[in-house]
Amino acid sequence: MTDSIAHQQQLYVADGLSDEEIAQQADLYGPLTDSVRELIEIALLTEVDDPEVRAAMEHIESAKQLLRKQMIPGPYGVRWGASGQKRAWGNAAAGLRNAIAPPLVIDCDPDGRASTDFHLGSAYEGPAGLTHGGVSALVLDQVLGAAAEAGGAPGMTGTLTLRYRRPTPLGALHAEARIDRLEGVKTIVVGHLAGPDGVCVEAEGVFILPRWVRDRNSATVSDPV
Ligand SMILES: CCCCCCCCCCCC(=O)SCCNC(=O)CCNC(=O)[C@H](O)C(C)(C)COP(=O)(O)OP(=O)(O)OC[C@H]1O[C@@H](n2cnc3c(N)ncnc32)[C@H](O)[C@@H]1OP(=O)(O)O
Repeated sequence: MTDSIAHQQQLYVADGLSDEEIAQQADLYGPLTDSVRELIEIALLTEVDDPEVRAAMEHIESAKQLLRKQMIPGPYGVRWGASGQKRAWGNAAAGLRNAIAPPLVIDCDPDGRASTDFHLGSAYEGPAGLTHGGVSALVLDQVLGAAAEAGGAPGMTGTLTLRYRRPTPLGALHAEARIDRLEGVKTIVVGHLAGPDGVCVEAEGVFILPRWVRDRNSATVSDPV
């Protein structure tokens, strides 16, 4: 096993937290994340003058010092509580603790479908007034991956193919995906991102459960103990 696979495995953690403890953490850290996300937008658009900018920076420095007192030593990873509730709170697209995430709140259906209505503000701009193409890819990667997982055929993105059909505005957007077919260990998912005028980006993704997970799963199934 390579060091990088061993490192990945260590970041999938069953930490045994109760649903109540998870809810308490969500209530505490969720609003912090929302506040930081709002700060990103304000920092981008503010036009106040030198004294206000310097005063704001001092406040931000104080907040950083407070929050730094106790920290997770690395990436958040993916965690499961005692009831099996999954927390991918560091996820760049949907993580409850990640201020960079829009965040996406994705509705999943066990028949292999996923959809989300979300809002992209000024921080996601690419062309003037429009969504950055890489951000569209981020959203679609996550929603297509969620559809694969919801349908019981999860995986890492092997290939993601996008067709940008019309410019994607900022603001209120919708994305959806469904499993198209299974080909051995590959799950092929199709989907799109749409704005008020219709579909902006079409996507097809090939999701593959990594070999180390497949090996572990088959070892577990064949192990009589
Ligand atoms: C843990 C759950 C998470 C669940 C996560 C749920 C949330 C998902 C949303 C976020 C998704 C991401 O951002 S994921 C991050 C971005 N993606 C990555 O970093 C992936 C990096 N690449 C890899 O780790 C690897 O290359 C894999 C896992 C993609 C494939 O490696 P492997 O598992 O060793 O594959 P291997 O046995 O050689 O091949 C199996 C079959 O797949 C085909 N194949 C191999 N690579 C590719 C490829 N890139 N694109 C297409 N097809 C491919 C082979 O031809 C073969 O087909 P055949 O002969 O069987 O026909």
